[in-house]
Amino acid sequence: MTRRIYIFDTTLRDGEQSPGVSLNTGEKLQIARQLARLGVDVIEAGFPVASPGDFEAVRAIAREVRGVTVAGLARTSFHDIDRAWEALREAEQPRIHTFIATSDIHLQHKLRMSREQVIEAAAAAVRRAKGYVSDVEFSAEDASRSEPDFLCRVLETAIAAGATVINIPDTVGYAVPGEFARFIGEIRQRVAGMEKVVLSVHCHDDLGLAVANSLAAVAAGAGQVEGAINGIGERAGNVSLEEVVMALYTRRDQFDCTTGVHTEEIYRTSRLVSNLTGMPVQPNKAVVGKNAFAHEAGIHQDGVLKERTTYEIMNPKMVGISQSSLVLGKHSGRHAFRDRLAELGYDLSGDELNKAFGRFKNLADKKKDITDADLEAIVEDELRPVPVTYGLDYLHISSGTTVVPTATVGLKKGDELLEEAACGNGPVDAICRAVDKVTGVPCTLVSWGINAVTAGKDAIGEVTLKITENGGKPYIGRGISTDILEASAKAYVNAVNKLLWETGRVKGEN
Ligand SMILES: CC(=O)SCCNC(=O)CCNC(=O)[C@H](O)C(C)(C)COP(=O)(O)OP(=O)(O)OC[C@H]1O[C@@H](n2cnc3c(N)ncnc32)[C@H](O)[C@@H]1OP(=O)(O)O
Ligand SMILES: CC(C)C(=O)C(=O)O
Repeated sequence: MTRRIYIFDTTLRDGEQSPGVSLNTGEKLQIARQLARLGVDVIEAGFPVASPGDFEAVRAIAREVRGVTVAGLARTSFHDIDRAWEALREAEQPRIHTFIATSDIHLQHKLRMSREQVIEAAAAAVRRAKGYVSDVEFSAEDASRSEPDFLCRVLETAIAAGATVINIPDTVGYAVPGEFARFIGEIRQRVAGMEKVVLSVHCHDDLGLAVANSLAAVAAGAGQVEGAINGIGERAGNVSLEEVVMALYTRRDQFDCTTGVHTEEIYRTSRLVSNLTGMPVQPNKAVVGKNAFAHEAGIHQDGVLKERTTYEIMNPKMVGISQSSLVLGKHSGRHAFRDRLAELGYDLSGDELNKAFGRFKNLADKKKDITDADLEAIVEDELRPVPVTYGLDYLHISSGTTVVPTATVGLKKGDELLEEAACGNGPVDAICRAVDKVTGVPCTLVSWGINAVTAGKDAIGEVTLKITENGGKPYIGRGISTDILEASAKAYVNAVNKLLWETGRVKGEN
């Protein structure tokens, strides 16, 4: 029978423990509302005893966010548990989550407690929490490095004291999947009362195995997975919840499990968490990375154009990304190139396509981002060559914070040098006006953009701009220089030459 796996989100507690991350109450509330929309089962809103700010955030989330369990973390000390309850008391479904470490390393060096003391502390903590709320989770911190007999005794004690959820953390990301699955299986078999409670896992990613370990645990019978959006958290982070959810869905043939997550909300949640925590998502991150549904290689692009599932195991729409993207670069092929040109309104085939494709490959060897403007320019320049009516001979600019920007341009028309000067709102505007005076064609600059073609302080800048005459057809111009004003002047003159040619104002073969 298909099992329902509970998703416990700890983005606001363990996730916030990422070095450098600190969220205020307003930001935590925004994330909590989105997590509720995402459909997680539990939101661990914070560690109320940690600070007044954390307490307030847990209280605000407990008060406002409905339809989801809100949990607060507490050590086994009664003060922690009492504070957690104070923060959670207005929650619709409150859960107190109490924990204590069970590995010998932690007992000896950190807690400085004997095993018997840990058992007593666990039992007392669960009973204290139970006095406030029916839903109590107990975690055996560093469980995966704990001696199994002792761990089983602690867990049995917590269940006997009233815990409803038993969590097995791989606190330091030490476990490996096969071993972790056997460990979970053993706990299920050996711990009295385990069948009455939810068995949970909480995996960290120190060896990059958090997803594999969480899935192995689910296969071995775990019923709750704890993790964070984008996999944020202590050190290398928690398991990435979106990866677990999509793996369970995509490979349901293997797991036969469902979750309550509305997967179309995944991407939005990931963006929100990244923006508010300031932790960028790596481009090649599974499920939510910028490249997760992008294809650059020609053979892949050809496959995806013919049938998306050749290279995509998930539909991007399922995670809230509108569509996959074909990124044009040096590894792309003719199919993707032609497809993109068709989207831009150019229908090329045969010789025309081959010529334009050759130009594109040359450009892609030099430039890492090929934009639509690059493609338009390739088609326009290469396939519909335009005579150079005017060429930039020289440019002089006077600009600054205390002078009116003024440009003097010298344009060559055949052997003739034509010179004009003009003032403008800025140096680019002054250049355009001076060129207009020379050509006698007043144009409007519709858009202007610059791209660095090479890196460093002396980078070559490439200006791409669009002009129109009286709001008519737009013409694209491009110019390259280490000086962006010179690049602008070249681009503007290039666009004017196109306009003059296409409107029949210069003689020659069109
Ligand atoms: C694996 C995890 O992610 S666990 C959660 C980790 N998260 C955090 O620590 C973030 C919030 N923490 C904090 O703000 C602070 O550490 C506080 C408020 C909890 C405690 O601060 P302080 O009282 O100054 O103690 P400090 O953090 O220096 O040391 C922790 C103390 O808690 C004890 N402790 C640790 N875990 C537990 C536990 N589960 N139950 C009881 N005591 C514990 C330690 O042994 C140590 O006790 P000691 O002071 O007697 O040596
Ligand atoms: C408190 C527990 C669940 C924890 O965060 C861990 O062990 O990593």
